[in-house]
Amino acid sequence: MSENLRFQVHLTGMIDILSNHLYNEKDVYIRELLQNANDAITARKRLHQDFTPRIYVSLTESTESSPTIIFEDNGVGLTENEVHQFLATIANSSKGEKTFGDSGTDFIGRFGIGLLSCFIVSEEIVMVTTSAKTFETIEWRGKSDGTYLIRKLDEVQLEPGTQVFIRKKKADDLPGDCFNQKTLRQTLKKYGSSLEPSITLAHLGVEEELNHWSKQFAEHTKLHQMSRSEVLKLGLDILGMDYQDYFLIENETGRTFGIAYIVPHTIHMNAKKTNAVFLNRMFVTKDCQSILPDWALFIHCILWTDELSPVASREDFFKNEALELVSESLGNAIKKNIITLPDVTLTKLMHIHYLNFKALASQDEEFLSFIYPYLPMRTLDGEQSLQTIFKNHKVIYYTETVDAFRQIQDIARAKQMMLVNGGYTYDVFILNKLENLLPEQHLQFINPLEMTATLQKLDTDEELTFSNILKEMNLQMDRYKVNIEIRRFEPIHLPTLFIHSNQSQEDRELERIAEASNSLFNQLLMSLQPEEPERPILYLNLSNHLTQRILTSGKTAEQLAVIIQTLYIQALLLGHYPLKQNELEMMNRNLLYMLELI
Ligand SMILES: Nc1ncnc2c1ncn2[C@@H]1O[C@H](COP(=O)(O)OP(=O)(O)OP(=O)(O)O)[C@@H](O)[C@H]1O
Repeated sequence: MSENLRFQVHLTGMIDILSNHLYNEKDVYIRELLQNANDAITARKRLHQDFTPRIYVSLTESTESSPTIIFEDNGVGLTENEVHQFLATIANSSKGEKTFGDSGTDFIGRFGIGLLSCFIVSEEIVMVTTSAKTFETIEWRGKSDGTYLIRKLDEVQLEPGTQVFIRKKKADDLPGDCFNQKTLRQTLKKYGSSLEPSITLAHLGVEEELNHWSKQFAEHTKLHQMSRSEVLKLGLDILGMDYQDYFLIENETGRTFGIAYIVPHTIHMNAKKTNAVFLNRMFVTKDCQSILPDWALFIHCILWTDELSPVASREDFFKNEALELVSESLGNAIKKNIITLPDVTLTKLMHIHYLNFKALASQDEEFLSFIYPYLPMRTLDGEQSLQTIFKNHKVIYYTETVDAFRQIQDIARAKQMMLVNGGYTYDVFILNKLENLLPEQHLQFINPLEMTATLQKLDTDEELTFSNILKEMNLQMDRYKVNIEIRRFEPIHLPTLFIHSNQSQEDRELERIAEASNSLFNQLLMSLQPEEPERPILYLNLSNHLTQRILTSGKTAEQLAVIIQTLYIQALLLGHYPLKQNELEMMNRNLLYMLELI
């Protein structure tokens, strides 16, 4: 025979889950109490009752008993039935829908578990509540062991509303202890700064209204009327940073809006985001990671929304489609605002956040086509904005890597070319995109090998004259896997030009790593190398005085080897290439040789 039995809830276990596993913030019970008070006021407003909403929090301390926090609101209150139904039944809420978003509800509570968080700091929750519907007053005492007492207070006639008493647990180190004026004040300000009802804190006979000024920002129209200094002050209060510039943003629905502050210092690309978000005017988090696109690291924002779904702890938001849409739409709003910033602000911004802007520009053509004039690039003449570069040069060449730039910078300068170093983060992507986007600007990618095509070849007589010596030098350098060639080029003070492709640079690196590895790994690495790897070329400049002397002074083969090897080592060092083992040995050998001559 089967019997229908009821689940039992083990309240102590529930409290453990709440305090140790659900909430990260240990002061969450203050948020839950604020939220309940606020929701009760919202519910009373729905009854169309005429009253001035207020939340009154007092902290009492005495030598005889533990400190107590009393949360008082003039909201809808609860009838006796509702007390049984909603207070004494876990996970039952009077606030309807369990999901945020389309329902457009203005309640903050949802799950019917928030009040339990008070048990993290208090053995007992006492609630005295007067219903706005029946005007009956009920006292409810819930204990952390899962029992509760309820009694009707017939003798008192109170205004509608609720008082919740929590008394500090006896514990040496209570997590999230707000039973002192300073922390309680801070916590109330943190969670309640945007809530509509006035929040007053009373302690030792002194009353202070905490949200009078800050709550104005949460109203769309008022936010637009706030002065610059006030908006900057809010940034300092909530995000803790002294910002200089900001703009107001909102998404397409207008249900998420707020302030986008421009971070006044450089931001690391992996930095954690700082975005404070309020849901239905209640503070949710200061570090919302997904509400703005990744590129928007240079923005810290304060946002108010009523269209996102919080996770159960209400310390973050569900990463769902709604959040993605909001993030994308806010991203567009940020871009639009940047575009309309005054030139001075934009230049200042670029100075600090050029990397973030480049990140965005490399992904987003629309943004790029607006922002490119302000982007700084490294050129032969130092750092310049693309605007200046385009203004002063008809044709602009750019390299793919820093290494390629280094290889050809001297000859490019001699030819008075405008050469941009595309080797820094995002630059080559941006320049590539601009090449297509702005055909009239004649942006051209150039690699070092192409550049060598412009070096002047020797005439037939010269070729004949130097063919033997060239052969000898190539023979000497064969084991270092580099070819020697003779050309004429500007600048004439340059004796050599060392050019190699990306492939030959990679092969070189592979060999160096193999040298430093154990023999098994070494073999493996070397097997990755092509059989006949592409060779770099060391060009000797026949227009250079030193090179001319070397080539015409009738040196012996041995002397010639020392000279050409030394020039090669010099080229490697000038190009910042680490030396391979055999090159290092060769350099030392040649130094000794020279020492002995002195
Ligand atoms: N100050 C109050 N005034 C009136 N009713 C209250 C008050 N505080 C709590 N309640 C009632 O107690 C119920 C349970 O509150 P609790 O905070 O546990 O959950 P909730 O606010 O409904 O949802 P959530 O868990 O999402 O916060 C509420 O649904 C509400 O009916």
